[in-house]
Amino acid sequence: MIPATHGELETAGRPVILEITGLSHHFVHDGAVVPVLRELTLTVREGELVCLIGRSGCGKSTLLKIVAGFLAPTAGRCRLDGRPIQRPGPDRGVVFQEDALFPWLTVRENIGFGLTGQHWPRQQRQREVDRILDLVGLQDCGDYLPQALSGGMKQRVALARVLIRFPRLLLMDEPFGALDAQAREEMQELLLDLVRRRRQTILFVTHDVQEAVVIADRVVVLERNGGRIREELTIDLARPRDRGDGRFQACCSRLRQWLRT
Ligand SMILES: Nc1ncnc2c1ncn2[C@@H]1O[C@H](COP(=O)(O)OP(=O)(O)OP(=O)(O)O)[C@@H](O)[C@H]1O
Repeated sequence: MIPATHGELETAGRPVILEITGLSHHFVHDGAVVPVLRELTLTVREGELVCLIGRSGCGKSTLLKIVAGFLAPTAGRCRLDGRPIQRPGPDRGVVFQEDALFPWLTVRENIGFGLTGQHWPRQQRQREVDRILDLVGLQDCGDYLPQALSGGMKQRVALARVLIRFPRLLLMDEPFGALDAQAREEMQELLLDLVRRRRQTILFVTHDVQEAVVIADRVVVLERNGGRIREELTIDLARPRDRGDGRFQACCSRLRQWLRT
């Protein structure tokens, strides 16, 4: 049996931290207006991991950029903890598919860079970097340069650099898209561990239906062209989730069907 689309999850009673109301956005291309998002409404609760999926070009990254504060929407409201989002801020951490590490800095220095602008005593800063290195499983690699790391390790560093600031909301745009299957699964486990330990709230864009069903509390499917939410599916399955389980596969099938139509 497939779980209900609006099932009661552990996160159901928690406060809403992200509130998107009537959000619209268009780009202007060669003088023509190209609508991307149309009156989209979405809320995310504290500690919730929400996956956004949809066909290529449906506006997933645009939505994430608006929440990050990189892009001002054409219309609508976007609030974090009740405050309007107008620009990027330390309350949001963003991780992209490309790791964007500084190649000339060590792993430790790259992570410490996440604290730029915060005036921490040196020792406390080092302790914090060590703690985060431990959290992402890179305790033995602090002195490496990025060139000595695998793709999965680089993404761990990128994640650590953002986590060190304790963002209220973590925004991830296909962060594991370039990784091989094994590294991808390891990163998914790491992310779930984070949610469990830190109650981290995450808005996560992926193309991969299975990935969404493995990690998400709720999967939001965007319309193909309409710029609105097509459907939502609450993934009410115990973790760790078994990809071979019938209910897991039923969730994947339902999402794939929504993506097709
Ligand atoms: N800066 C821009 N200027 C003009 N058009 C843009 C710009 N950024 C995105 N677009 C257009 O907006 C639409 C949505 O793009 P977006 O990157 O948000 O989609 P997406 O769902 O994330 O796609 P993908 O899954 O392929 O990454 C696309 O048609 C894209 O060409």
